[in-house]
Amino acid sequence: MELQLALDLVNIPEAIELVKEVEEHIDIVEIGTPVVINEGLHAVKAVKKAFPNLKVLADLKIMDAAGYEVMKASEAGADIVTILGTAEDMSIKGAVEEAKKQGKKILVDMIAVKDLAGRAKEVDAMGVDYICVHTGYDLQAVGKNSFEDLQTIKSVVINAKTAIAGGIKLDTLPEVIKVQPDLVIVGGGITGQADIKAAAAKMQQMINQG
Ligand SMILES: O=C([C@H](O)CO)[C@H](O)[C@H](O)COP(=O)(O)O
Repeated sequence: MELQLALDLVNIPEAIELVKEVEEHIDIVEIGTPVVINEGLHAVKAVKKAFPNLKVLADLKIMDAAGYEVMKASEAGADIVTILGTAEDMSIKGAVEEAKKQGKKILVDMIAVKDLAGRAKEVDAMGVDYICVHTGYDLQAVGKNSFEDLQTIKSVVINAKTAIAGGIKLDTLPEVIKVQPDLVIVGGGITGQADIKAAAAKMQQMINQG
């Protein structure tokens, strides 16, 4: 199981400062969608340059023009790029094809997918690298989470790695670990804590104990 730190509400210098604090406790650093909107792919480039040993995920949540956007994110240094599960099959296949060409990985974000099991089987067959259940900020605000959804994809996904994101905190991490996803994505559960380093270290320890 790997731990990904999601950075959503920071600028580039703040992102670099944050990662410096927790570098040894995470496997992947995510440049979140709001950061890409504010800073562009420069944020991916800057973080990859500052932390060449960490994998960087560009959370582009691609919906169209997938091959082109995967190419641009790859050129900026992203190791993993996200596309939405609700995108057209042709877009997802285009993303996979370009990622393979660039030696990169594709994570499919299943946010807002209605037939989760059915779509997970379909995208799994398209050769994506990760399938991620995700409760976004707007549904977190009304008390939703993705713990059951994780069990759903774990029961149907054969080839891809499974991942979970959305509001995971120290107290809910054990519930996630029980289902054994390959990747746990945490934003506010680390960045919103008074002691960021301690939160990341504790999460890493819990994940390693599995
Ligand atoms: O993808 C995300 C969200 O849509 C905003 O871009 C977050 O990175 C993801 O939800 C993880 O962050 P937390 O929910 O704060 O753990």
